[in-house]
Amino acid sequence: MRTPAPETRPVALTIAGSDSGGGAGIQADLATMTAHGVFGTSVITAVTAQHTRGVESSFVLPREEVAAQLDAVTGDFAVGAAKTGMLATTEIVRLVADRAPEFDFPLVVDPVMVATSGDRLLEPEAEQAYEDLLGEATLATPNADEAEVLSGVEVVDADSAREAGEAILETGVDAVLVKGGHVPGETVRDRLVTESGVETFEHPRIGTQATHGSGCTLAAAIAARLAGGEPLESAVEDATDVLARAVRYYSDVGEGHGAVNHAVELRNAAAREPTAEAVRTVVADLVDRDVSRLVPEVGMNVVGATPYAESVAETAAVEGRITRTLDGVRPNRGVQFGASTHLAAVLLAARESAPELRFAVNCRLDGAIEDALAELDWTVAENGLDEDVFADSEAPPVAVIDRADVGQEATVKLVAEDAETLAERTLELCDRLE
Ligand SMILES: Cc1ncc(COP(=O)(O)O)c(N)n1
Repeated sequence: MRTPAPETRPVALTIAGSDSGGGAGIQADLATMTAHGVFGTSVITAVTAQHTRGVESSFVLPREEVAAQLDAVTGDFAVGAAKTGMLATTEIVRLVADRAPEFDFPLVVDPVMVATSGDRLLEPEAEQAYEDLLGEATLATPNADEAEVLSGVEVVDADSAREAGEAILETGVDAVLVKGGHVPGETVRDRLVTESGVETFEHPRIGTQATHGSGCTLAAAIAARLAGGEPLESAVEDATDVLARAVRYYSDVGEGHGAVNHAVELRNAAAREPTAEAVRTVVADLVDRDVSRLVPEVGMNVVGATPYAESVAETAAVEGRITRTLDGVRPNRGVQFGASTHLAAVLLAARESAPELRFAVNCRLDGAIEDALAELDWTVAENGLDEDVFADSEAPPVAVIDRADVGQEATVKLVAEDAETLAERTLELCDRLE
């Protein structure tokens, strides 16, 4: 017999409805908890027949069955934090409110009332019952509409969000995160209101309607982080960052708008090593072929972004760049994340409009190279001439010329969706020069 090697992880609990479509509810919560490295447990309040287009029907479980699940979980597991989602009825809101004083762990209340699709998930009478539950909670996470129902303050901007948050604090909840997703504007501002003040977390709005499951995922991410021992403010801030990425790289499933990507951080972490390895392969190809002719005075680099990269720290490149030697070219050190700043910034900027681009290399620019570029059947753009050369993401350019300022070296950057294509194109350009 082999010796088992068990691991102990923090335990989180979700008290919510089942979404057969997998984007929201219990399914979103458990996926998010798993992606955060915590063990997820659940108390199901209602079973919805749901997909990416809306809710077909909903069956609320008997109060006793909800209570039995709650007893089963809290009576056995060392729950580190819990969150509530769809509570469906006054009866269930009251049940959780009655049990909450016994909870020796933080409780996040997402006061789910209406789904993104417009379908009601809470009987209207139950809105009042939320007051008692909030009084027992650590954090409430209402969107603008829910904050208005709970506070009577219409949330239309950052000031009214703070006002609504302050009014909700009067229920006795420790903190209120008034979410900004439903407030129009290019920047989404989530405001965390506590007795000691207001903190604002900002993210650029993403041009998608695939936000199904966003509220569930955010509250579950906060609960998972609290279960892991993270303090409230940083748990909230980090969870809003996770959600921004989960929305940008949403799961394109179903015939509706899709759902948020619950596992995006996990996938991003898993993509790091293959990305670094792909950069190493390109570098090896460039060394084998001896691309000296293409190496700029400042040195050459090859950069690879994970499919979800948003920062330089999520791009891999050669530390110390690739430089010419007497008999060829050589990478100065190994491939590391965060090793490129300039080329990584160019790639990240391109990814704003063309997120499918993942690899780039910078090459020398001189007359012969420009002639070779013209001979190749590539779309070549010039930085500084067009507004955003990547804005037409139907056909993003293959090469971008940077004429550079006085005292700086002009270069051409090649970009590609995958490492093989980048290597092929770089070698093709090199071949043309002979
Ligand atoms: C079971 C269940 N719980 C919560 C939501 C809200 O999620 P969303 O507003 O993103 O549709 C939902 N649609 N279904």
